[in-house]
Amino acid sequence: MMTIESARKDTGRRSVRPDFTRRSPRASQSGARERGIYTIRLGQIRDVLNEVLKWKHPADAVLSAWFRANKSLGGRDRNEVAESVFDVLRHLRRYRQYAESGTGPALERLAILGLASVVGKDAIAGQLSEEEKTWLMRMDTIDPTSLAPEIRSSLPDWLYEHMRQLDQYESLAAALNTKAPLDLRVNPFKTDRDTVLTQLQDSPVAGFDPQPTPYSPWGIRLNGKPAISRWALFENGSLEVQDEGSQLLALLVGPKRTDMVIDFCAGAGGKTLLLGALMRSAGRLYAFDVSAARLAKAKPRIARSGLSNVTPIAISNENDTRVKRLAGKADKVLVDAPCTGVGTLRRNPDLKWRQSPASVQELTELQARILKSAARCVAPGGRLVYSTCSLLPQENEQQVEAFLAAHPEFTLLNAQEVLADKCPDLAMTTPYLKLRPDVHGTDGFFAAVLERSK
Ligand SMILES: C[S@@+](CC[C@H](N)C(=O)[O-])C[C@H]1O[C@@H](n2cnc3c(N)ncnc32)[C@H](O)[C@@H]1O
Repeated sequence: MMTIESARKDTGRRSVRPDFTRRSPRASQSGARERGIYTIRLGQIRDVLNEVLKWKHPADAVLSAWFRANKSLGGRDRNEVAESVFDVLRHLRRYRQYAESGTGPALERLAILGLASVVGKDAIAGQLSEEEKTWLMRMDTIDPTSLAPEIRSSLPDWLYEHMRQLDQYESLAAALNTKAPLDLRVNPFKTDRDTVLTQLQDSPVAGFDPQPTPYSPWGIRLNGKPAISRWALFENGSLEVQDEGSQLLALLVGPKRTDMVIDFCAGAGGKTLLLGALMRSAGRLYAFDVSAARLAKAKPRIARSGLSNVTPIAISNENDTRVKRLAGKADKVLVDAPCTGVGTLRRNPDLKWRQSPASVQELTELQARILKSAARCVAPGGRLVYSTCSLLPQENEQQVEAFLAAHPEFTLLNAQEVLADKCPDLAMTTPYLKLRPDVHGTDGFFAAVLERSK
């Protein structure tokens, strides 16, 4: 489902909105039961998939447009459509192979597999044709371990080639193909986690089993996805949606009240908000981004959070004169770089189909340029944090190693030591922070902490 987080890994490219001029049939309207609620649901899923699989727009943007065009649909309708579409995107390569073995339109078979995984095959069987039912039951008997690994994990060949080189690739790939929980972050400028947890446990949200996240001191994990945008705690800026891994990045930056800090790729402000709160709304925090539209989305969030120390600035590119004016002045700089986002496949499964070797190349070049420019802003003795939500070494370690080779004035700090006070249980085997869904329960994240010599 849509979350504020879902725009995070966007690479900066934008396209016009998808357009649904024809409204889809409603499953909740009277008479739907007789016509078969899942027959109608399959039509809705096909409608959305038909648009998503053109790969012109991110899946969450297509779903949002479809929801707008079908405003009268209830929560259950929306949830089943969205979950089914995301399930198909997660398992697309495997499902396409299954679809080949049936007759009729492949899109119909993809929709059947997606809906069956969300509501159960037995629930929809009665509303399928005999041929479809037999096919679905046959597909259900296939042992996924009998499939080639790239089909089983539903990865495009180029991405499989990268991923299979990573440690414990199988468990990583399996975790990336599951649904992510909903992580919330308490705003430490307004409240604290225990207070919010007590409030949540005494409310209807208790049904979603709110629990403290294991590593971040501000994280709360929900089992399920309630619509939180109308909650008082969200409206008054006490809570935000943010993956636990993202929360830890602010700890690596470690801003102080008196610091001048730059969030170089601030986007819609996810990390800016926590940095500003850790500075107790004091000091100066510049939020740069090349996308004015994304920075505009940060503004109401900054207002809700009660921060008055943030200055959003839309820059034309990483070498903008406003960047150059800050040369050598910042105590802390965060580069949350545009990346492939393959660490966030649990939330954005379409990314694996929308990225390509060419986009990896384009992004790594952009990351290197941004890192070089952002580094110029760091004051002697200051800190530079480079992060991505990617798992690919080209965007991560290799990027940092190339930077360090060209910038001997920076040294690499040990991320685990930087986090030791707040996250004593987080063990890393390298100087980097590397988070994975199968090991840490977070999205895939990478971060390096660099310090400029005095
Ligand atoms: C991973 S997202 C940042 C997400 C954000 N930090 C958050 O926590 O919500 C990367 C951002 O980099 C921005 N970007 C792309 N090229 C850039 C550049 N040359 N200079 C600065 N920002 C850039 C994109 O517009 C995008 O918002």
